[in-house]
Amino acid sequence: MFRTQLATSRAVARRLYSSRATQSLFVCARTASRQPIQSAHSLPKYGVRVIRRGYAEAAAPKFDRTKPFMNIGTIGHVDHGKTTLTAAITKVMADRGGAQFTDYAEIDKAPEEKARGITINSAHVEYETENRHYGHIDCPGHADYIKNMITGAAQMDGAIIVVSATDGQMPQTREHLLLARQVGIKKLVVFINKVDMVSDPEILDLVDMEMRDVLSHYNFDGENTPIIKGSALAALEGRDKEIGEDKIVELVKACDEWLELPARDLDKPFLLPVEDVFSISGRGTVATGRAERGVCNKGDEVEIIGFGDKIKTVLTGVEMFHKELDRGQAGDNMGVLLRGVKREQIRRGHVIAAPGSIKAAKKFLAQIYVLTKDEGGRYTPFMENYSPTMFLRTANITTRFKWPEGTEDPENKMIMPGDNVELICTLHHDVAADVGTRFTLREGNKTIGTGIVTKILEYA
Ligand SMILES: Nc1nc2c(ncn2[C@@H]2O[C@H](COP(=O)(O)OP(=O)(O)OP(=O)(O)O)[C@@H](O)[C@H]2O)c(=O)[nH]1
Ligand SMILES: [Mg+2]
Repeated sequence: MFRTQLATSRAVARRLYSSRATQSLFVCARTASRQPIQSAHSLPKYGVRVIRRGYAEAAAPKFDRTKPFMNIGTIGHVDHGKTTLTAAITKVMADRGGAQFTDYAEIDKAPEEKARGITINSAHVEYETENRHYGHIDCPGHADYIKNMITGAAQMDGAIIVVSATDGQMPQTREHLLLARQVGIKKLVVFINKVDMVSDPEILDLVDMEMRDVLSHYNFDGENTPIIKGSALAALEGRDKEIGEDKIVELVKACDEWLELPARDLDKPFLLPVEDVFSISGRGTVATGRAERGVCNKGDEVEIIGFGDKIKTVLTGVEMFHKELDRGQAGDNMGVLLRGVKREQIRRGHVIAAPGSIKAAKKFLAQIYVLTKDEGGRYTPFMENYSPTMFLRTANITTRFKWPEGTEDPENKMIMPGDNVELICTLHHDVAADVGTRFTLREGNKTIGTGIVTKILEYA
């Protein structure tokens, strides 16, 4: 006879089994099955750690690093089917043993998302192909939530741009391409969705041609980028295999073959831009994000930098997709457990970095390109003292521009859309930045420019 208890550890309630034979308590972290674990030999397999005879602690299963890990995601105009496609990929890959199916309602799970039928927060899922392990971020398409899209895209090494066959490319298709370029995504795969709603093949060819044009316009390889035409909904609903499941398989294959694994900066000091923060009862505060560079080990000392803070702490745990890691590294989409840090002390826009490796800046010189109206930018020029929002890593900060010293008649000098200028940026609050750090500038719901830090003028 076995006693069963419920443990409330992390996302799934894990069952505790007590075996009379061994008088030990085991926690089954991987299987939620009712099969009791009878011998200590089966422990590692089940991801179980015995701390004391009679007691056990849920140990997250170890993260498997045998396949190269890559962050990708879905971007594109509102309602074109990014979330449906994300759910469909997990479904098709789950059927092949490479994922856990995450349904549409689990991705767009916030009440407001459900009520409005749109994505607001970006969501993370994972799946494996034969060659790779993907972390996948489903981004919102709605213009009002571009902020969340940028934070999501900033974590991607490659992306799937979804475009509806019924609409063709739309404003956020173009804006997302521009932002993807800006955050450093070099290659994309295109999924022309909703082909079930279009009976004329010429329309599909037109959308295909149009997409190749816009890709080239934003400096992607328009000619060779794989374009897959299918129906995410058909795949999700398990019907019309030739435009559903088959096309998902083709899409994932195109990702494997076309998207390149980025070189990871493993030798540099560790840096993790904080994307989100959670409080896990009984464990403490967890910050998540994609490590930009370096490696981190459990027990490492780190600093939390930005917003006037420099908090010293220790990483007491590193996890990826609820699996424990011995070491996290650049490119990993990870969660780190921070010793003695309260939920209110850390937020999106902070960075967690190796001590002394980066400082927070309040003022810097930057080279800025101001977008033209055709690129979705401003219609009119602006002067110094203009104050847009700067998106730098996961931070967004109000910024004021000034001409550098020695500029002639700075008060009357205009900055035109299409200009490439060097300006002084004074930030409303400090942010971790180095020479070479890239950023995007936005005003209201428009991206108006992109830039790169060229000289730090004032540290916090
Ligand atoms: N007919 C048809 N409808 C689809 C297909 N894919 C998605 N849809 C529908 O299109 C609507 C929008 O789909 P979503 O997946 O929420 O779109 P999204 O791009 O994630 O939208 P946002 O995240 O809000 O930008 C939903 O009603 C879907 O059921 C498809 O292949 N065929
Ligand atoms: Mg969505």
